[in-house]
Amino acid sequence: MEANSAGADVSADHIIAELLDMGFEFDNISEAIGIVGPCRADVVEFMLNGSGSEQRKPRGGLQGRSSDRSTRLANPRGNFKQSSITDHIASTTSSKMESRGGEASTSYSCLAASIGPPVAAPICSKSKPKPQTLLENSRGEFDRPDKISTVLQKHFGFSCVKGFQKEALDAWSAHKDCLVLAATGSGKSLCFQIPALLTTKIVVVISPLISLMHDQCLKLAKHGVSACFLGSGQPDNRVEGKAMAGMYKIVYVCPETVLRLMEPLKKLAEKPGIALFAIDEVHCVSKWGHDFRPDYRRLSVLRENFCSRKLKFLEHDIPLMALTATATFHVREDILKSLKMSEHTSVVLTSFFRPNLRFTVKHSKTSASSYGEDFEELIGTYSVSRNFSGKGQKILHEVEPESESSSYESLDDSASDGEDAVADTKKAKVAKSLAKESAEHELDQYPGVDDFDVSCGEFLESSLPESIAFPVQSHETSSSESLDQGPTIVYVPTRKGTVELANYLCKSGLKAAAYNAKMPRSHLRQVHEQFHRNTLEVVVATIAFGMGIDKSNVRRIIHYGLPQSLEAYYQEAGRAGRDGKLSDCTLYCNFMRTPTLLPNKRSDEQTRAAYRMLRDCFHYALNTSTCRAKILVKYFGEDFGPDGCQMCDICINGPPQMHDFKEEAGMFMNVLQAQTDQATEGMNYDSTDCYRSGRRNFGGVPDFRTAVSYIREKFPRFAMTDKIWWQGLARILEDMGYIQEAAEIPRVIVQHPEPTRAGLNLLSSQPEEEGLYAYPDAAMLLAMSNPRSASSSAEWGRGWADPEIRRQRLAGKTGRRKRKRGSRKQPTGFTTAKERLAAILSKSKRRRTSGGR
Ligand SMILES: Nc1ncnc2c1ncn2[C@@H]1O[C@H](COP(=O)(O)OP(=O)(O)OP(=O)(O)O)[C@@H](O)[C@H]1O
Ligand SMILES: [Mg+2]
Repeated sequence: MEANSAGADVSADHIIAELLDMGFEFDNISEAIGIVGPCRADVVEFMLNGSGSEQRKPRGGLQGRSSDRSTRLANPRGNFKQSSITDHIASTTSSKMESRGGEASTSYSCLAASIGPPVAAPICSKSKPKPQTLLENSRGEFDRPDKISTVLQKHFGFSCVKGFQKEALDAWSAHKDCLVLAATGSGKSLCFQIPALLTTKIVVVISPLISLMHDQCLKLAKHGVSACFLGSGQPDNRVEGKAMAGMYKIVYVCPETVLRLMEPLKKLAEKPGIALFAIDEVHCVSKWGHDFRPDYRRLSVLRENFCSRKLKFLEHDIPLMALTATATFHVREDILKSLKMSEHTSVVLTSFFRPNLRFTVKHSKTSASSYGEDFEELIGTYSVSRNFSGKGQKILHEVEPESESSSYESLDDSASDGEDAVADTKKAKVAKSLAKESAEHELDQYPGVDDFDVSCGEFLESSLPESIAFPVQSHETSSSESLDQGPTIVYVPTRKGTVELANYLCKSGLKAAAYNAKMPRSHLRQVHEQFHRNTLEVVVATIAFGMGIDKSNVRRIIHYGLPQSLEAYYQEAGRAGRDGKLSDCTLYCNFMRTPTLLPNKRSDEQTRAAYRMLRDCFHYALNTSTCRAKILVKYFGEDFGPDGCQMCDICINGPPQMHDFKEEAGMFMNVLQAQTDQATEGMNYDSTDCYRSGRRNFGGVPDFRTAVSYIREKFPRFAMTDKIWWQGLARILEDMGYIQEAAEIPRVIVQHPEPTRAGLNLLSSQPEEEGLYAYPDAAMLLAMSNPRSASSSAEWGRGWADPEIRRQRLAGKTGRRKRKRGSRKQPTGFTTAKERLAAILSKSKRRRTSGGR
């Protein structure tokens, strides 16, 4: 698309707007248009030189001018929709002031920075034969630092850039690669959006999720910046061509697509030029991060290809800017290496601390049976705030997720409701899914880039109304009615969970909606849009509704179930309080249940890393003594200092009483040591199943279960001490360096603990020597308050006497054990809960008599 045709096609309004932005007077522009017509180049020529271009042509060609670099840059976009003039007039005052007094005609960079779309104004071609962008002019500093403020003020309404944003911009202007590590909500996007407004070149942003790209494009459109996204989620196949012709200032693209578009991008790099490749959410590069995406790793082609060594027309390598809020030190190193970033890469590192987030962890079964207790407060909060009438809300999800047949939970839900017919149908479905014995398709572990489609593919500056015309359900409140309280996002691990909980909340009178990657796209769009318009109180989502979501007033993030890593947790918690106001991040976790790794293809090394991340997250939840914020930022390598945040549950409630664990620790480690040495004399448990299986499987390697069973059997005072308690002790001893995991792949809970040298020294120390003081963790405290908890096989059997436990188990909310049982149930032909109960009871009885546990 060439300049003249564009110039002839665009509206006079737009030309007026642009030129006003540049600082020309309205009267002069109108007069020039009246004389030379609505062609920007000619209008400018006329105003500067008092005449129109002699070479002015009707639409269709710039060929005659193609050798002139400045005119080649004149309008690389061709014809595109333009914004309303009033938007521009309203926002031009400051730039007008600056450009007056001749600056407009002498400073190309100033002009380039002033205009909205990626147009290299040809007006300076006479005064400056070689047009220069800010980037080209810079020597590590901007020629016009105030230009950034102007652009910032004009497009985003902010008065100044933050320190880290300036550092990133400095690196970019010095043509350097840059890794930006800054907290969620700190404003990383501006680091790569501003360059698009300071130069005539295009910024290409690589982003992992369509929903995220979509969100950012919409925002940019509202801020008067043209942007588009490319990828399989892009419904309009013309957008890609237009983007590669330089018609959008910012091009968002998913990694798969960027790899496909290498050749067009090289052309784009030549004309009109690529200012920057930004790789957002760059932790996705790392195998050791929480959200590894293999295609991100292949983005090293950007550094390899877009350098002056390969592309002779480039004066400098095109800078890479990689950004994330959640990268540990290990992940950072992996990013730099995997992307082959320059050895002179600037690392811009700011604090990960979010001072307005209040972290809390609570124990919960995190099942339907605990909704009532856990969400009472939330329901109350919204009900009070809008004078709750007691009426239930219409449920916002019309379609069940596609994966409902995969859930074993649905069987027991319906059974407990007594709806036999429905139950039978569901049982049949469940039987099928149980045979697979996998919840994989229930989980939004790695939402693909296609998780979210949008109907609107291109985003032109200010061309969209405030709210986008997505279908709106009749029951919703008007968009002007904002919530008294900001919205809440509840993260649940399974898709089914999103629907169940959203249902529950709707029935309780809240405006809630479920969101997961398997729901119809129209629904997802609607939820997204209503969430942004404050017409939803609660979104119950899987991780599909996570990274990058930027809504300022989210007041609560609730995790209903343990995330897979602290990175994921902090990333999702980071959706809260982006306006800087106090916000709550509450994690509900079942302390009594060992969290499991979601199924995925992993190498041994990745499995090891995944378990480590899950374990760190579980330890965070069980922590009773260290400020939550401190743990979180320390996880990312930041020293928090001696004081806590003074807001989290730990800072507020204080730690529990310390306990001297020396005796228990000594006993435990002695048994472990005896196992290690295979010194079984005197231990007298050769005949037990568990010991035999331990020896068979681990050949003398200590086994946690066996050791605990032995202690409980041999020492009456520990007979009722729950296995959960001993796991807590093992955690303490591991943390202190007295035991270590002997298994090749350590799990979340220590399985084969062996004493370390320090542990052996402890064993040989005298009893009267200093005690082993530590804080019991949350699981230990719970186990102490409830010594009969259902945590061992024997207790599992006993647990059936408890009506609440029985109800839950029959309702199918008992997790791993239930799942396994269910999967074996099919061939045995049990059809009723009673039969299953009988089988379980007789099995646990057999176990008790044979295993002595
Ligand atoms: N200089 C600034 N002054 C004031 N507000 C700013 C500034 N820069 C960015 N913001 C605001 O901060 C909010 C968060 O920005 P952004 O979405 O870029 O965060 P982020 O760092 O990318 O977070 P995440 O890691 O969660 O994606 C935005 O609403 C943005 O308008
Ligand atoms: Mg972001």
